[in-house]
Amino acid sequence: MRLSAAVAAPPWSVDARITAAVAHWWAQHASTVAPTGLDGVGVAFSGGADSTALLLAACAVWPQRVHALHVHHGLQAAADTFAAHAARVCARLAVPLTVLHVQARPAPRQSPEEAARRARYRALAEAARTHRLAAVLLGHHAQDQAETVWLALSRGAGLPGLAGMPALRWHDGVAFGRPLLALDGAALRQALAAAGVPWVEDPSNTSAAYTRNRIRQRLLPAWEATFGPGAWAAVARSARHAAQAQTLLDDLAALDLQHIGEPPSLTALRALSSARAINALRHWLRMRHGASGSDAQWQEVARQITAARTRGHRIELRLGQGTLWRAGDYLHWKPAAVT
Ligand SMILES: Nc1ncnc2c1ncn2[C@@H]1O[C@H](COP(=O)(O)OP(=O)(O)OP(=O)(O)O)[C@@H](O)[C@H]1O
Repeated sequence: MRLSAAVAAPPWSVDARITAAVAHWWAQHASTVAPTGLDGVGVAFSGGADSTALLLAACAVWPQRVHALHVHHGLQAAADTFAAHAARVCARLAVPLTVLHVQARPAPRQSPEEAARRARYRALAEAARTHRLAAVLLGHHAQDQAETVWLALSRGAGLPGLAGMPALRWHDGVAFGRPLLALDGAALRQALAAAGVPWVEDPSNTSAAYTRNRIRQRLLPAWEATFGPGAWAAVARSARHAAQAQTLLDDLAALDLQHIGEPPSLTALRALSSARAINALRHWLRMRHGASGSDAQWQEVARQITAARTRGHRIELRLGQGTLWRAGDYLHWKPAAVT
């Protein structure tokens, strides 16, 4: 007797470590992501090795509930080939696939890759809402995390940057998860190759025009040559420590804001150390307005808070994508007018 496609055994076996990582992520985040239970879960499936491993593991953890989402960027000539590959894999797995067509136009001072990334998240979030998916999972692994930390170091980033990519983040009201962050990317590929699972290689992943690729091609091997094989794992661990410290700073900011009030009071801010006041204001700006400022701008804000002891001291500063200004004892922020 032939089995129908819907109940046939999966065509490829999945490495138990990958399935365990997905199940572990779910155990940690289920109560936040889907407190009333799960109808479906999305996998952002590029057709590359990492998201292929993720897709197989997700199908093992949530049989019949996985929905693959493929973003067709239209940027590369190969985009049609990637989408066709994604469709073939999903057909063999009997997983529904939605292909999202995205044409990202960079804003002024925005790189094409950043524009594509933002457009990708927007499209994935919209698809998750349409298909009632509790979360969208992404295939980033530990080397990707190490690259992110090195990129942050190259910009002189603070703790939020050094914390790398979070295992869970919300975009446009949709949960995005990264269950593979602690796994070795090379081991993911080996597991796929051993199981005979096909994937596509994105040629832009090897172009030296992108900083991230140069990190992967030059810094990562140099790091291993200096500190030993697998030493990048320590960088990913540091990111976890930084993320924990950042959580504490966010908790402190939330507590401080209860005293400082909203809009924030200058008198209450001055009662705190300068670092603690700026920590609270950063948190307020991010949570209330979705904005962030540069290091130099925050230093200026700190100076102005100290200087604003008299009622007549005017504050009107550029901060992030808007203006921070004073009215009486309070600080307000408004976004710059779009021209
Ligand atoms: N075109 C796409 N469609 C859907 N998801 C994508 C796409 N590109 C990237 N992603 C998601 O973002 C994650 C990280 O992106 P990145 O650019 O590092 O991946 P990639 O090298 O193209 O593919 P992979 O990570 O699967 O090997 C992917 O693992 C995947 O989950």
